[in-house]
Amino acid sequence: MTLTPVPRVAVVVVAAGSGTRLRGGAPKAFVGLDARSILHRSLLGVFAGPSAQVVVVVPEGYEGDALTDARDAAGAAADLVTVVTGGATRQESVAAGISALWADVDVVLVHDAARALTPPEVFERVVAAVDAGADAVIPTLPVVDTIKRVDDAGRVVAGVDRSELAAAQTPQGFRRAVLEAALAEAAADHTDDAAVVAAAGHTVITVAGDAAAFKITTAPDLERARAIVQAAPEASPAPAPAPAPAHRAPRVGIGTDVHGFGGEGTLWLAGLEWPGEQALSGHSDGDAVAHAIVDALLAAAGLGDIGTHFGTDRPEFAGVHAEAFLAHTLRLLREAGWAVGNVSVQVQANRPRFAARRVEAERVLSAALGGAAVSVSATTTDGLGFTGRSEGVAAFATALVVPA
Ligand SMILES: Nc1ccn([C@@H]2O[C@H](COP(=O)(O)OP(=O)(O)OP(=O)(O)O)[C@@H](O)[C@H]2O)c(=O)n1
Ligand SMILES: C[C@](O)(CO)[C@H](O)COP(=O)(O)O
Repeated sequence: MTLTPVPRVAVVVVAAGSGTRLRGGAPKAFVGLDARSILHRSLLGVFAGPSAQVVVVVPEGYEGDALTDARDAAGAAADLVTVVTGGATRQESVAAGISALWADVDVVLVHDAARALTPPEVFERVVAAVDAGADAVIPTLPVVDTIKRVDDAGRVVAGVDRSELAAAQTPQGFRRAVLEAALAEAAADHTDDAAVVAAAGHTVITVAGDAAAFKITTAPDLERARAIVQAAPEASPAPAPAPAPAHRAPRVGIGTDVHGFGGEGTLWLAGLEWPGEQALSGHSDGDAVAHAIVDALLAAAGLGDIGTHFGTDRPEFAGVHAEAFLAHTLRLLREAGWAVGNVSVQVQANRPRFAARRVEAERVLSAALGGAAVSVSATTTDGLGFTGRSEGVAAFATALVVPA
């Protein structure tokens, strides 16, 4: 079996904006462009570029739609897609996307879904410039209009020398460590990522942008994009070829885990922190729900169990939370040619009470598994057994994996 090499480039596609200037009746990325959404079209361009992990950042409630679009656009590369929920500002959405990067990624491109017609060559130019040693690279176009500085009353105050100006586009590319550190220390909200790293003291260089990479911001922009797509559908980037027919059947797996109360700090369970609740003890954070899921997935894929890959002899997993466990498990599955179908997990515990946070837990666990469906249920045991005596928590998971 030929395995897709693990990419060292990631593209974070920010698509969580509301599109107030477009007024398209839906968040901008989910407005129709041709038969599909603006996001779908953007992702066709992304997948036609260099091989990369693709993290799609979307508004809360649109994760499922985004996953459908992304899987369709990705074709055979569907296992490279992760969908996460964005934030109130573009910068927060970028930070949410960065938090989902795989460990091997060292070059990060941040791309606006709204720049739906960006040619793959722009992605290639940006990656090449980062590979050549730049900390930060942005595509730009020269400013063609005469530019004036005006006051609040609309009076011209001064002319501006346009030869000093450039219009910034996306994808903007960075060494991962540079962008992560700059976002972590950012004191202000910026409209692009280059400004975030420049504020942290880094040099940003430019490569040639492309007129086709214009941002769909207003209704006339959308009309222009629709006209371009309609006039030249054959110019559409081709999606990756469909995967070869699978010769392996889907497989199910089962996993259980138990942790006793008595750990230090706050409780972590099902990928969530539970302030005020007693912590579970364990080598990591004692998250029995996440560990049961890991066991179920590894069993389904025939890859052993949690002890095979996350034993107590692995110091890097001491104290880490569900996302790290699940992301690493996803990698192991992917490298073995499997994708996650779905996961169902039941937690048995008197506390914490899951009802109010069940959906939140499902969302966090699903995001950590690249958007795969995760169902969480919770029950008590009528006072029987160790969970009934509130001595600890048990979790039982089943998982379906399918050939990637
Ligand atoms: N909280 C936000 C805001 C913006 N974006 C993304 O950032 C890109 C550029 O932003 P912009 O064009 O300003 O999009 P919107 O914020 O959606 O538009 P508007 O400012 O008109 O509301 C878009 O792809 C948008 O989806 C995002 O992911 N999260
Ligand atoms: C990132 C960007 O697309 C670069 O031109 C831009 O800054 C997005 O934000 P804006 O507020 O729509 O300019």
